[in-house]
Amino acid sequence: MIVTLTVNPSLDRTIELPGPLVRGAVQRAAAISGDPGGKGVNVSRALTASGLQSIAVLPGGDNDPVLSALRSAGVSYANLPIRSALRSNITLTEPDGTTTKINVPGPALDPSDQEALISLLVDTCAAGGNGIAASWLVLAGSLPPGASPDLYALVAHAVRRQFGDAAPRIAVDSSGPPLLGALMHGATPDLLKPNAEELAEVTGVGSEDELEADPLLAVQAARTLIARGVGAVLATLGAKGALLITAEGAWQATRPPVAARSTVGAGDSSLAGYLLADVAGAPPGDCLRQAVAHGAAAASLPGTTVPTLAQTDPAAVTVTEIPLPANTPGSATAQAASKEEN
Ligand SMILES: O=P(O)(O)OC[C@@]1(O)O[C@H](CO)[C@@H](O)[C@@H]1O
Repeated sequence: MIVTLTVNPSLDRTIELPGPLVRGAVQRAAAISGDPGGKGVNVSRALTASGLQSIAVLPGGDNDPVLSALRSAGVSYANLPIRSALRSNITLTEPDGTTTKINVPGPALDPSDQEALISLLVDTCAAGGNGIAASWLVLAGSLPPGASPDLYALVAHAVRRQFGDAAPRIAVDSSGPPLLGALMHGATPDLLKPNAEELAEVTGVGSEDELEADPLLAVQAARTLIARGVGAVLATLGAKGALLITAEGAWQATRPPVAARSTVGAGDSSLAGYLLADVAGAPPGDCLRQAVAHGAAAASLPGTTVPTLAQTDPAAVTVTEIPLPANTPGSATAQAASKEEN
């Protein structure tokens, strides 16, 4: 069972335009669709679509459209009722695949809501679905106004304090202050899922363009996180595919380009693909392969539609191991050597 936390969920409205977007004009849409969204919610939807039990933890009143949409989609959730309505985010898609997205801030969360959300999350990890404890906890997306930027670190500590060695592994997918905050107070997620921009931001190594152009530099950046105690880094590099970096090795995955209909939520499906493979016991390279296959399948579907496992094509993904110099910071050899030195 995998629990996700989405502190700032949204109703994702996707408007498909019949032609290019014209700024300042009145245009008629070809179609409009809506999905319950927010990064953790999307991960739960993708896991559920592939038959893995997942519970989405989120704020929101029982009658909020996001909660109603989750019920209609058959996705399990645990919600903390709050006074304000959740946000709606808007996506405009053009026939050539260009996507324009506008995300709004979301309703404020006060300190007591935040405390209550952490308690709800801990309870859900313990026995959310039929008494089954969570194997992974996914902390994903932005934080709404009022939430402390270190909320993900506070959650990680609360969960690890409660469950000790039996704590679920923790994956973080965020950006900006919440991503930096997830590493505060000595917190060490088991998995971080940055894109090139976020990887540059959180490590201070290179720029988005440099990391996208040079996977070896991206590996070097990710290694600095491994050296700080992060378990694994799943980095998406746009056209250069994706990387997985652990203390044991580094892998790169590429695949032929897909005709993208909407890339919104493709990263969330990638994370779901990784987790599906991981809980099935796959080795790291195959977890990365499934991540890329899931992301590509999601991009070929409209709006924030999530693919099922059967709609993905892992055989189309090429995975290669990247050899690492023995003294690379964060490598298993370097960590063993530093332990001996201590
Ligand atoms: O504003 P955030 O929390 O960073 O991102 C929210 C969001 O863009 O992320 C998902 C796609 O990854 C969408 O479902 C949702 O609208």
